[in-house]
Amino acid sequence: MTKYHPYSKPDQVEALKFALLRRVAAYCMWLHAGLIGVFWHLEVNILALVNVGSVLMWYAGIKLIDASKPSIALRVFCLEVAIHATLVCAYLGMSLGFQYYLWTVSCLMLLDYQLRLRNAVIYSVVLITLFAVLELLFGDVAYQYRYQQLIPYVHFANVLICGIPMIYTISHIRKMTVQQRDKLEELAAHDPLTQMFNRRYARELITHAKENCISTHSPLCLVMADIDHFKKINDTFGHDKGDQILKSVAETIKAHIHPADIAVRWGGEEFLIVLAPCSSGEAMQRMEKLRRAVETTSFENDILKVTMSFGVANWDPSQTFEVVIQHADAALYDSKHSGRNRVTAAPILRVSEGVS
Ligand SMILES: Nc1nc2c(ncn2[C@@H]2O[C@H](COP(=O)(O)OP(=O)(O)OP(=O)(O)O)[C@@H](O)[C@H]2O)c(=O)[nH]1
Repeated sequence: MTKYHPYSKPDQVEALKFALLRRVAAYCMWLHAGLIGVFWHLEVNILALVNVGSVLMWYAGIKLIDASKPSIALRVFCLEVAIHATLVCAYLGMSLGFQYYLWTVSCLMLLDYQLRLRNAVIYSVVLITLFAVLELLFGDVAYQYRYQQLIPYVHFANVLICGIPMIYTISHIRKMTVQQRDKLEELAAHDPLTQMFNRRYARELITHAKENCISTHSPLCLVMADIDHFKKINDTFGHDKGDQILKSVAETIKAHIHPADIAVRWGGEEFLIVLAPCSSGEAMQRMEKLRRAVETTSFENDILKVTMSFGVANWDPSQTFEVVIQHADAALYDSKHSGRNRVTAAPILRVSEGVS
């Protein structure tokens, strides 16, 4: 069951998870190989034989992971743990703590995203139920072999060996999940070309900026800015150069705004800038400075000159966002029709004429 295109790369968290699983499986295989000798020495030959089977199952699981079948491998490991825990508890009792491995694999089952959640939960519940059943069935079985004095230490070691892989795996998955969440948030909020906020995400920020300015009785201004004759730039220098210019202009805008301001790629070569808090007079001055910075940026060894037109509107708290955008758009339209490369204020404000 894949949500992705067949050619898409495997999910990063999945890849990491199965690399970890392979490493843990290799440790387990060697651990069981060691247990063959231990049980042989204790003269519990049946368990020595069981461990030969365990080694084969862990080896088969590793091969399944290598063959890109990690989900089946995980099920083989769970089966091995269930059989091993049951037989060890039946022959040696519960005091050694081999039953705790059921907890570890029941948690790992939940991390197999290729299993439907319902099935993963069922497998996990079965494993935990087996743990409870072992307690009921073999709670009274006493360990009767050599080295009885070592029982508390074996128990102690088993608790650690069961717990540490859980902590290790879950902490890694958590780290990867947080990284992926941050990346997704970044992608959802930004325009990929300019890394400015995109239109959808900016609406939320702008609403908060307006609320903040209302509560602090601060002025708020909204600016529509558009690159002049951008079609001609694309037609003359190519679309890739056009993209580079868009990026460069976006960087210039970002360098001219304050941390609380909001810069948005509003459309193709159109930008929205919310200056909050900012009076209309200050907004005019700051946009004039930005206009000059864009105009003086050098492109293609000065063969290419890029300019921008601006429309500045003061946002009266009684106005909706749509209304103030219309005012800024109308001012931008005036800038374009007065010769471009200038900053124009929406009605009530004065016009700052730039050098055309
Ligand atoms: N390179 C590039 N071009 C884009 C992008 N988005 C929109 N455009 C182009 O931007 C141009 C906008 O052209 P117009 O709306 O006619 O505006 P203009 O040529 O800038 O003219 P004025 O705004 O009147 O000065 C179109 O040719 C679009 O194809 C983009 O992401 N990259």
